Amino acid sequence: MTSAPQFLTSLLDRYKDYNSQSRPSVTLTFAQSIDAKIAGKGGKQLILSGKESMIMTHWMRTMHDGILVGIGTALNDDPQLNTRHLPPRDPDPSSNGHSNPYHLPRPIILDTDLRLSPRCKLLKNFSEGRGRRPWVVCAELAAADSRAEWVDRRKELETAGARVVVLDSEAGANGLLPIPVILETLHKLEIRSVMVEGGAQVIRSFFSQGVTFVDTIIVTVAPTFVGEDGVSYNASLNILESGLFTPIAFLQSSGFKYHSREMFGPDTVVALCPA
Ligand SMILES: NC(=O)C1=CN([C@@H]2O[C@H](COP(=O)(O)OP(=O)(O)OC[C@H]3O[C@@H](n4cnc5c(N)ncnc54)[C@H](O)[C@@H]3O)[C@@H](O)[C@H]2O)C=CC1
Ligand SMILES: Nc1nc(O)c(N)c(N[C@@H]2O[C@H](COP(=O)(O)O)[C@@H](O)[C@H]2O)n1
Repeated sequence: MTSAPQFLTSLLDRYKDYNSQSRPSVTLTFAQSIDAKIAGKGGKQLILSGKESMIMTHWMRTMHDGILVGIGTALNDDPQLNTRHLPPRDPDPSSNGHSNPYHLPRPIILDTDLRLSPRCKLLKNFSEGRGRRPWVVCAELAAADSRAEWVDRRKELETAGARVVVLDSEAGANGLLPIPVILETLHKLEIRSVMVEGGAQVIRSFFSQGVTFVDTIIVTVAPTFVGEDGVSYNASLNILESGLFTPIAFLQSSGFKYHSREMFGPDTVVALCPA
C-alpha cells in the first residue's frame, strides 16, 4: 500500500469542508478485542492490531495535524505516535534523492498535573530530530503549596523540548481538562484536525460529550478475547457474551451511526459518524 487506503480518504476528506468550525475536526480511534478491551490486566499494553490494520492506523496519523493521548497512556505505553510502519516514500525529484518524509502529526498529551517524563520517547525523538515537538496540555495550578513543584516540572519539560500549553480554564474536580476548551485552544494554535488515540479515560471523556466534539470514530476490532481483567473504555461492556456487536451498538446508541467497515488482514475496522 503506497497511499492512504480509500477507506480512510472516503471518511476524512470531508474535513476539508469543515473550515468554518471553531474547533479541529476530531477522529476518535482505538483498537479493541472482541470483548471490547483496549489493554490487558493492570493496563498492560497489548498489540491488538495486526500488521495491516497497524499500517492503516499509521496512514491515519499522516492525515491529521495532531495526535492526542492522555497522560495515562503516555506513562504506561511510552508511545512514539509516528508513522514508522509506512513504506519508505519515493524521493522527491527536487530533493537530490533525499527521502520525502510523511506528514507527522503533532503529539499532544493531556497532562493535568505535568506528570510526563522528560525522558519519554516523544521528547527523545524530538531532540534527535526524529519527531515533532510534543505539546503538553495542562491547567494552571491554583494551589500555592504545590505551585513551586509544578513550576519546576514545567521547566524540566520545557528544557527537554516540550511546549507546555496552559489552558485558560481549571481542571474539573475529577482532574480532567474540559474538552471544549482543549479543542478551542488547539484550534487557536492552528490544529485543524486531531486524532484522539486514547486511552480509556480519554475515550470515555470524548464519548461523554456525545456527537458534539467527535466527527468520526474508527475502531479496529481484533479477533481476540482479552477477558474480564482487561481495560475497557466503558465498564458496562464487561459482558463477554456481548461479542463484537454490543460495542458497536453502544456507539450507535450514543449518537453515532454505522458508516462502513473493512477488513485489514484479520481485523475488522469499523467507522461510525454522527447520526
Ligand atoms: N488499544 C488501544 O487502541 C489503546 C490502548 N490504550 C491503553 O489505555 C490505557 C491507558 O488509559 P488510562 O489509564 O485511562 O489513561 P488515559 O490515557 O486515558 O489518560 C487519562 C489521564 O489523562 C488526564 N486527562 C486530562 N484531561 C482529560 C480529559 N478531559 N479526559 C480524560 N483524561 C484527561 C488525566 O490525568 C487522566 O487521568 C493503557 O493501558 C494503554 O495501553 C491507550 C491508547 C490506545
Ligand atoms: N492502533 C492501535 N493498535 C493497538 O493494538 C494499540 N495498542 C494501539 N495503541 C495506541 O498506539 C500507541 C503506541 O503508538 P506507537 O506504536 O508507540 O507509535 C499507544 O500508546 C496507543 O495510543 N493502537
